[in-house]
Amino acid sequence: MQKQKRENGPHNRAGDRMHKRANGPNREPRSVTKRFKEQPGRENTTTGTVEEVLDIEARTLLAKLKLRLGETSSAAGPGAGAGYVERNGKLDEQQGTRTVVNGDTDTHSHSHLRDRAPASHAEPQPQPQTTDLELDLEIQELSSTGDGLAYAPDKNADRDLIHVVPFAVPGDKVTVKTYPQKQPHHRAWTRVDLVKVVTPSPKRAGTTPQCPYFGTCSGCQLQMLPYKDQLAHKKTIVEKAFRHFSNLDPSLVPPVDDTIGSPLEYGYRTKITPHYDGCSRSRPWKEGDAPPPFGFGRKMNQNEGKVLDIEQCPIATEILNAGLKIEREKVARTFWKKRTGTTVLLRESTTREVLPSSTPLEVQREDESGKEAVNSNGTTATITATPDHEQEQDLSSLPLEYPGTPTSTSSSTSSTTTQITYTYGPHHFRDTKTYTSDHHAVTTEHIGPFTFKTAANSFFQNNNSILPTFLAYIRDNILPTPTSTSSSSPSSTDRLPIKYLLDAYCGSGLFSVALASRFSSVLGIDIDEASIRCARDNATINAAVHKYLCGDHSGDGSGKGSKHLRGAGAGGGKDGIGGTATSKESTNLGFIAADAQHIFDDVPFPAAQTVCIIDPPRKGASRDFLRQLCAYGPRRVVYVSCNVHTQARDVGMLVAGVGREDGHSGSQKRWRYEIEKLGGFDFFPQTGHVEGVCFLNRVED
Ligand SMILES: C[S@@+](CC[C@H](N)C(=O)[O-])C[C@H]1O[C@@H](n2cnc3c(N)ncnc32)[C@H](O)[C@@H]1O
Repeated sequence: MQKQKRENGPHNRAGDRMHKRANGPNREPRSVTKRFKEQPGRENTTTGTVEEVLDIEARTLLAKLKLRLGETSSAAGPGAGAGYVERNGKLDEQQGTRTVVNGDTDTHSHSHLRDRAPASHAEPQPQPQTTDLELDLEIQELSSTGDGLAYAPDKNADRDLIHVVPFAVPGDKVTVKTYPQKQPHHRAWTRVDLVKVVTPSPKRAGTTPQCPYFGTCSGCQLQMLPYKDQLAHKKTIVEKAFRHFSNLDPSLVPPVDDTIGSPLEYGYRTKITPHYDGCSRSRPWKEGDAPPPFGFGRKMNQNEGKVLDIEQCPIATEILNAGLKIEREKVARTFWKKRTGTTVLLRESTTREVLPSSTPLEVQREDESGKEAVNSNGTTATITATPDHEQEQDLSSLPLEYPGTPTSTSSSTSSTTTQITYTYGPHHFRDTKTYTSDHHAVTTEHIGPFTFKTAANSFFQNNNSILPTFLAYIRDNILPTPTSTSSSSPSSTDRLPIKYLLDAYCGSGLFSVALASRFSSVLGIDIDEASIRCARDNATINAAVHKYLCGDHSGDGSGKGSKHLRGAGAGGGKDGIGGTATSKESTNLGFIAADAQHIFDDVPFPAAQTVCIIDPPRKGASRDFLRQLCAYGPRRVVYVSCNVHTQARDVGMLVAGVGREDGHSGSQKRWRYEIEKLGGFDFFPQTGHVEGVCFLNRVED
């Protein structure tokens, strides 16, 4: 974290340089308003769908290839290696390439495209799709959707087409198969199934996918890539999202920070939702029938929508995999009673106990209780330390950091329940993990000293291992530094200390609760009532932690909290900003169950002293929400998102000061925003997803 801060912030030197370059040292800033007014009808309507992302990336790649081929038209260009072959194994008259039905190509001609530059992609004409062909392609790029992109001419038309190849990376030479699909004919891309990797790319070297279903299951896209390359790829996803979907001049977007990785690359998912199909109308199931496949969607597009039977999911936590076995057995017993498809929820829940530090943790060989434990050295043992009940409750002194590998593990499983207990030596606490499949249950997660209750079927972040790093990062950057006062129109009110936090789309209060000790007052809003009930509970449950973080250590008298206080900047504040936190109970947190835009109906905080966190669902924030945000103008905005494409759209609107065109009274101020810092977190290793985090400061419009 510290390293990240030094390299990228908080002063965001690169961002400052960028603004200076764009605006010149003494010139007025380039007018964002004007730029947007000059482009009437360019309201950004992206919805961040996979189709939109593939559209723009396919067109961009075609344009790039055209340029490259134009330069080296007779050399072995990127199209070299691409060739059409027919499914029945006959020689393709155009290419002299032969392929047998099972995909084992025995000869490959690589000559076809060498002398051919791609046709113009500017106005692709509607063309019939050619299906059921096998092609040999070379992957050019990895798309933001986690698919390989390869190029080949459209057999039936004088144009070129990008082929979207799952489970392939740049440099792979692959055999793919086309298949019938519903798609607009003007598309610059088409999906194909991967038949086989003929020559693997060097990018795969040293990495073996850990899942036997990888290549068939739709859950993961990147298991074939080393983790550091996954992180590098995710940085490009953020870069491309802001290039293609923000409508912003590139000079207004700072260089994207490196993606921050997850401590756990596998075994991190704390929620999974396997599915099984219902019976057909004509043939209802009866007792004794074989159970249907139970698992996740198949990726291979020929089979899109079909369920792949999954026994283990290596990206899910150990307890969820134990639960999956139990749920699979339940499904096998009861599926025949169901008439419709069913999705089963499996969500992890943790009970944390602090072990008395005075009592050394004892481990013994397995005893009669049968609770088997495996020590880090692989021996079997049973944990016998008895927690002192008073200390057991005192979680507030635990540091906000990922506890790492447990020193011992024990588990017990019956046909109906399962639990795993992990003991962490350095901090002397233990976590007992269970899972629930009850949508109405309340589950518990611990992040350092914080405890969060969540309605099992409501939102909570799915990768607990990255949350300590993530929360520390948000905490360390939540307040602007003196130099992050915007480069243009600095307002005198922007030098007032920030005291208030608005948490829009707050869920069960992750940010509100974890950051409350930095603010005088916090107000969260979420449309899900169950989440808001949990947020209120979480405020109370964590009151002792806030007391501790705010410097009231009367409970232990040890002063141990100084570590947190230094990290959180609470009490003294950072660079004269903030510093308002005093010892307080949970009373500085309030929550509203309503649509996010209602937070602006009657905001109780002065905008100049308020930071607003936005963390909407994948579709992003509504235009109405963003318009009201610009009218209110909180001093700083932190935008967190699991869909960087809608995030880029929304940030673009904030930078443009959305809503100015709607008209407002002359005396009413309006605000737009400047991006200070932008980067990604890898909440979902092995998949194509990245969590975007963007910090913005207001500028008077
Ligand atoms: C990505 S989650 C973020 C939750 C929380 N910030 C966290 O990190 O745990 C998005 C949240 O937005 C909520 N939500 C969806 N649409 C909403 C709306 N129109 N107004 C308010 N909340 C909404 C969902 O209930 C969900 O809790």
